[in-house]
Amino acid sequence: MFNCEKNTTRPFTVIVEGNIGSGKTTFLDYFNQYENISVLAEPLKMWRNCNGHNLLGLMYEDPKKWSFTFQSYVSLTMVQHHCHRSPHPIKLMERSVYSARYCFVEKMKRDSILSEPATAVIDEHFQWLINNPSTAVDLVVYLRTTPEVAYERIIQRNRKEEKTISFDYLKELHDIHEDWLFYKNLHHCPAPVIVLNANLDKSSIEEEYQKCQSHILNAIPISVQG
Ligand SMILES: Nc1ncnc2c1ncn2[C@@H]1O[C@H](COP(=O)(O)OP(=O)(O)O)[C@@H](O)[C@H]1O
Ligand SMILES: Nc1nc2c(ncn2[C@H]2C[C@H](O)[C@@H](COP(=O)(O)O)O2)c(=O)[nH]1
Repeated sequence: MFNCEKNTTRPFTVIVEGNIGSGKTTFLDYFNQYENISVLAEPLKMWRNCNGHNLLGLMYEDPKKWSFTFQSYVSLTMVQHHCHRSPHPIKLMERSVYSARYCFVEKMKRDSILSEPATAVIDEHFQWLINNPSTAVDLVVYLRTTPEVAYERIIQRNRKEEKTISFDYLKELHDIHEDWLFYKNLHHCPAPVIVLNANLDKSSIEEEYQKCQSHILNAIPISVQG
């Protein structure tokens, strides 16, 4: 049985989910101030430089050709975060193996970007992963925005790879996040969900972050069955 947990306890694990540009990295930066929390931001640097290849850029340039390659690497890097042996009692992760499959692969399937054999491989891999204790999570924080707000922030952030992201793409990704984490009528939720209004601008968003602060800061490590 694959299990990267060696200790009798594991950190209380929180995954931070939300559309592209919803403010996940900014949310994690806010909680980075607390010493008892391990914060694992999305491994964007790895996605932009896998042995010299910018897989994120390739995926956006030619989704049909590179989505499976990119998704395979996203999965590896996310499992590494799920397995990260945190020295702290609480672990905050930006995204997870769950949103990779339930949101992005879901979108690729709807757009017929992935072939059926590729989808079959991704699904078998994903089912194997979520049946292992290493991918257990204890809380989901959903940063809920409108697609318009997320789109505006992506434009402001101005990442070179993301210049091809259309509003329609973002709108459908928004709807998928909503069905998964708000209406809960799409895929399994791996843990209880706290929804935050991430439309708020930076002058008032910290007050919104504080709505989940006690759930996170007062959490205790989870005992792991031997
Ligand atoms: N509450 C907010 N109000 C205004 N701009 C924000 C807010 N949160 C994040 N941003 C900005 O929006 C962009 C996307 O934020 P980021 O945290 O990178 O989102 P994500 O990690 O979800 O893609 C960044 O330029 C960031 O500075
Ligand atoms: N095709 C996929 N793209 C993904 C996945 N996870 C993240 N991403 C993209 C979306 C953004 O362009 C970038 C960083 O995400 P942010 O939401 O932090 O801006 O990476 C995925 O699983 N598949």
